[in-house]
Amino acid sequence: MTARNIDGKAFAAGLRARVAEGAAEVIAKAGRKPGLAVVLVGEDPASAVYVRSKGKATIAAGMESFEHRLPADTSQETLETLVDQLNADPAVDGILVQLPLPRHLDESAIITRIDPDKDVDGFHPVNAGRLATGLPGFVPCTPLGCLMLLRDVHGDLTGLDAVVIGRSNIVGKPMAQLLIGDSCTVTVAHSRTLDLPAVVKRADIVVAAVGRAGMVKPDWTKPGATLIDVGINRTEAGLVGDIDPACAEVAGAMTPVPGGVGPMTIAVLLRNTLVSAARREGVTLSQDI
Ligand SMILES: NC(=O)C1=CN([C@@H]2O[C@H](COP(=O)(O)OP(=O)(O)OC[C@H]3O[C@@H](n4cnc5c(N)ncnc54)[C@H](OP(=O)(O)O)[C@@H]3O)[C@@H](O)[C@H]2O)C=CC1
Ligand SMILES: Nc1nc(=O)c2c([nH]1)NC[C@@H]1CN(c3ccc(C(=O)N[C@@H](CCC(=O)O)C(=O)O)cc3)C=[N+]21
Repeated sequence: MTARNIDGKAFAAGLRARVAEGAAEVIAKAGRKPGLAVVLVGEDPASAVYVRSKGKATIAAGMESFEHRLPADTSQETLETLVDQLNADPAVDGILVQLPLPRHLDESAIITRIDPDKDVDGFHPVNAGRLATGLPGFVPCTPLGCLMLLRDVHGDLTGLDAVVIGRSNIVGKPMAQLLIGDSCTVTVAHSRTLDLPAVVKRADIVVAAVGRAGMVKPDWTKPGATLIDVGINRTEAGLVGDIDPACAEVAGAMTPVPGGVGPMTIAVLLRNTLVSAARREGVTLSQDI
């Protein structure tokens, strides 16, 4: 059996097209474009590439992109002042501070400083709490993108056995919350999990968010399972995920890397920015996205 390829890139293109339609509605009713501010501290090349592609996608969706590039030795105070300015700027609907920040900066203090209602990354503790308690708020882009792909594959996720590998605040934990919300039976595995292969083997749905190239093996995979690969690992063989491509022999459906979850992350970021702009301007969008 060869797994169906879950084409995140194509799904993301459709989502971006719907975001562009929504952005046009905001422009028509509020007289301004939705705006996304992206803050990059330092020169990490991977982050710079990501920020550039985000800026391009923002503009292509008919939204305003505000890019702030700060030197690697920027002080905590300077960065906090910039966040305060973006919080107060009526043209800014979404604020994203690219992570990781240089080591001398207090990441948690910066994230907490962002207005939760402009926190389109969904990283603020208020938004984590809203997600955990079922209140409306911003959901982190990567897990929400994964959920959209899973709903597209399965329709209803009720009762499915889901294993999330990784327990970070930005991927693993919010992914688990979303799957609970869709009535999966959820297990969260991490570096201290005993017998990970046996845990994974039970799962109808596996979301791998670890950062270890090809870690999930074919003999860990339940026949017909859906595998979602969040991992981004730069190796000599190029960009690879956390799931061994040979799992396609056993799985029912699987996301590729690249072209799977990564493009969804950016499309959902634009979606969250549009939702923020519509809320802030009191515009009701004609379609749910
Ligand atoms: N495609 C996209 O859009 C995005 C991709 N990513 C990628 O996803 C991956 C994960 O990102 P992120 O959550 O930020 O990473 P973190 O490093 O914050 O978390 C990694 C998690 O993996 C767990 N882990 C580490 N080693 C093992 C192991 N041997 N067995 C089981 N679990 C293990 C860790 O466990 P413990 O907690 O015990 O240490 C931790 O919970 C990375 O490759 C990252 O680049 C991230 C964001 C967006
Ligand atoms: N505040 C913040 N928010 C984030 O959402 C955030 C962040 N910081 N820091 C870094 C991680 C990582 N991340 C990715 C987004 C898109 C791709 C992506 O588009 N990947 C393409 C490949 C791109 C390539 O070739 O390098 C793909 O998988 O097809 C990857 C990774 C968002 N992150």
